[in-house]
Amino acid sequence: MEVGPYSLIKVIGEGSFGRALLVRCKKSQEKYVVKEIQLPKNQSKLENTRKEAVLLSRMKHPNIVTFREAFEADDLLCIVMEYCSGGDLLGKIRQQKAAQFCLDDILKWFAQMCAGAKHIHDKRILHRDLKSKNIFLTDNGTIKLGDFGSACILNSSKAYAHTYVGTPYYVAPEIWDNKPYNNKSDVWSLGCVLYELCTLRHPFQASSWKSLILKVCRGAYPPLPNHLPYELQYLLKQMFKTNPKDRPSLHTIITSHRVSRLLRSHLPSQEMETEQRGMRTGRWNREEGKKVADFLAKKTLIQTSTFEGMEFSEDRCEAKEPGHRKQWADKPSDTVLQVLGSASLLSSDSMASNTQTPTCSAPDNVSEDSRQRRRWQRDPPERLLSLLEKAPLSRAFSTFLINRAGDDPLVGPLSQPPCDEADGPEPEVAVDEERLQPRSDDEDTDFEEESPCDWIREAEKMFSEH
Ligand SMILES: Nc1ncnc2c1ncn2[C@@H]1O[C@H](COP(=O)(O)OP(=O)(O)OP(=O)(O)O)[C@@H](O)[C@H]1O
Repeated sequence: MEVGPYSLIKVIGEGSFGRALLVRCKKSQEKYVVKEIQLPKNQSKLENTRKEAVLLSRMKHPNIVTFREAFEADDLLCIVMEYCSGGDLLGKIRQQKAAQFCLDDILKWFAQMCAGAKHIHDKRILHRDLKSKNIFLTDNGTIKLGDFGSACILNSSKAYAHTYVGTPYYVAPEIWDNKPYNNKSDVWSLGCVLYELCTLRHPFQASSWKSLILKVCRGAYPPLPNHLPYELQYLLKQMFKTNPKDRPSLHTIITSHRVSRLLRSHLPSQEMETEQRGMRTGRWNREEGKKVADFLAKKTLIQTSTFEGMEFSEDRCEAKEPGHRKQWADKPSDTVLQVLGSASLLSSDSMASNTQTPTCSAPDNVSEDSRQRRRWQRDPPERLLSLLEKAPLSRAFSTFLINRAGDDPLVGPLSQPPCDEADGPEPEVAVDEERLQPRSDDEDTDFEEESPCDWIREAEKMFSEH
């Protein structure tokens, strides 16, 4: 069978977004993977989807699956990408049976996945489905992140009858809390993968939805075995902080975290340069500390809206208050001065050594947010549980979509029957190149998805319609 200028070798899988095909280029005889994504029927939304797909596909990094080309065949967008013959990390973990990975492999793989994910975050793009099944190995053992952007493509057009949720075993507590996805939610998911590499088990094992959600929302996981370095144990504790703001960013993990020292030799060269800059400030002497304090004294935190405008006018996606991104402005900050005044200037990651336990022990003046989470220590909301009861727990390792059309509202493959004729001109798409420009290294801020959807409300609506 022909797939554009490729011949089909086999269908290698069917994920939530469509089929993945292993193909061979007729000209070069090289193997590639083609991902089929259903295009929206609504013409006016088509352009958005193409734009988003091409934009996302153009990202280049040694630890991201390389994009080759995209073409359309009937109502399918076919994205042709590098074939990672080493398979995915989940397969690798399963092959191990009981034999643990050596520390060097764990650090090497983890460093590379952080580098790939940091590259995406630097461009203000969220992966939203990081899991060992979406992380691949090449034949020379290099890590490649795959499947990023599917969520953006899906959400880029309201013409799709789906709302994206994520893979339950890997989603961060804020997603269960129906809060917007943010860069630290990706950090949580990478924490799950790191834990899997260290123990060959998932950190949040459960026999019911309730137990899974409770464990995730408490950040309660069995400790790593003692033979692993303290830095990994410490890192995981931070990656599994229930409040996303307390989790380190990927930039911090790579440049100035206690674990950075262990990751250093495994990073691709471009990350090494950044990391070395970070390491130079890793241990401040008094003089450097004073310089930083003087610099920070001239700045203060202001909040700016990340929203340029809400695209979703239908009530299926509720417009929320604009997300906020923190930026430094030119005014003295009392908070910063106070923090610096009482901080030891020995280590730049001393701020991160928050020793709060993951279970909630909030003081009396806690915010509405954390009180909400405290209630979750006892029970996840009935509303959420009754929703999930309709899906078997065994599916919690798959990507969840809320599917408007199908009988099963929680998962629904988007794929269509195969199509033999796969020609057609390459779509001409104007790409917003500016969006791909990386931000500066020192802009280590949090950011959220731009059009958050109330997925719980969505699913409820669909159940009530069925
Ligand atoms: N670039 C690639 N190189 C090698 N194998 C790949 C590549 N991309 C995907 N695969 C494999 O193809 C199969 C299907 O992948 P796909 O991403 O479509 O869905 P999935 O990961 O199985 O499910 P989900 O939608 O829940 O993430 C998986 O076994 C995956 O390992």
